[in-house]
Amino acid sequence: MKAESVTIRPLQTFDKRVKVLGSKSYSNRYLALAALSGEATTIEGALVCDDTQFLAGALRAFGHVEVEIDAAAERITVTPTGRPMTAPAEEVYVGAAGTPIRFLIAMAGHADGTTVLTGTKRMQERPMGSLLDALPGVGVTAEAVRGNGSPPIRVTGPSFRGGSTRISGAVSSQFTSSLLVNATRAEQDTEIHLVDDLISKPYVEMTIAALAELGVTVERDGYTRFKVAAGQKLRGGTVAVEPDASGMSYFLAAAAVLGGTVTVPGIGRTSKQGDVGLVDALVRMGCTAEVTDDSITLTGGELHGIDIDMETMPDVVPTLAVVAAFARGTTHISNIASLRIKECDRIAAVTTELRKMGITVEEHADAMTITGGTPHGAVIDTYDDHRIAMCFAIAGLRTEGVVITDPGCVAKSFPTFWQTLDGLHGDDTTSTL
Ligand SMILES: O=C(O)C1=C[C@@H](OP(=O)(O)O)[C@@H](O)[C@H](O)C1
Ligand SMILES: C=C(OP(=O)(O)O)C(=O)O
Repeated sequence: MKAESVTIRPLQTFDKRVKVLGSKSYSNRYLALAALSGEATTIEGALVCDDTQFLAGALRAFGHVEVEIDAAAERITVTPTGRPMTAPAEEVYVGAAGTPIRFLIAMAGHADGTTVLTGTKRMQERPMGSLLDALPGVGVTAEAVRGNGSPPIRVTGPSFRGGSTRISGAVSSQFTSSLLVNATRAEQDTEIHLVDDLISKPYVEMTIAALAELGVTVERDGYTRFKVAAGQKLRGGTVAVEPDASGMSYFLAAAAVLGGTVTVPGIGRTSKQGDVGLVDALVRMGCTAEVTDDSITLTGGELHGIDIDMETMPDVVPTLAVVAAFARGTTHISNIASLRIKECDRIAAVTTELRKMGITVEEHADAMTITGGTPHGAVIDTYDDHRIAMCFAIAGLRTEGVVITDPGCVAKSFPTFWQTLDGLHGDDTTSTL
């Protein structure tokens, strides 16, 4: 039976190494690229979670690849079947997996026939319009079945020939990443012109890095034009995924609010994941950090509020907001309009739940102002949003009586989260799975 809630056990402090599962963003990218390359590919350190499993299921449904998942070994293997890439007869359901559906909409333009992609109720509200508007430029016919810019989305292929297109980057970077990823299989050069400012830029850098790792170069003018020249061949082989910086954020926050120390191995200075930027934010709030080439150590300190633009790291905003609730003074988080269109409206959710804990929060259209204090226990609603569950669990390490409802929702990106959190208790120095 699924647990309806968990009560978080408070903890005095801790000093541990914590193993964080692989990056969701890199796992999604390598899975998609492996399916597009048609080359046998092994992804080591892969994140096996709801989102990557939905993506794997969709890729299998196209018939041209087999995807094997070994969760214990954190390995995903993609092998060509020799069959053509064909539109699945049945609707493809991808749950709440936002990045995967955005990659798959353009990818369906490479499959023969008509593909319909859909997901949860929330997914049926998430915007796809900027991608649908850009796809005709590269040859693809795609439309929202209900004409509202959201899933279900119907795509007819094979139609992704490449060419030149214009796209908005203002709502999500995933649309631009999707075109870049899928341009690797186009017959013609693909040129992507941004008509406005791109948000969440580090994710596009991760896309370009993943393409480069598999042998495809992207030409570019900053963030205004990207070009994938045709005739470059994606290679297969073995790729390695580093730990997930968004998943790491909860354990950094735990050290911050408890005055403890956490070391996360396998990720460091050279990471392109924008969410590593949380380390600097926490240092500005009073923590100390040591970042090496392949590890991040953070120690909590006397916390105080800061002013911070978090446009480049939207997924760790809820984490920072929870830390801010324990800091002296006010924290102003700006430039975060995209949080309203994630798994839930995260500005509204964080505001509501922090207020339940007795914290003063001002909610703005694209910002939040949090005045730190002494939060008290509360039953936290999680809105089917893994990040709301995980960040409020951290509040419960410091505050007695925090109850997290629907704890199973963490499976979207971090299925072992509760075991890893439990590992912070106890005397051993390593919190593993
Ligand atoms: O490309 C990616 O892997 C992601 C991009 C970000 O979305 P936006 O570009 O919509 O901000 C992020 O929130 C999401 O969790 C993962
Ligand atoms: C926003 C997220 O994911 P996605 O957009 O891929 O659903 C997330 O994991 O926080």
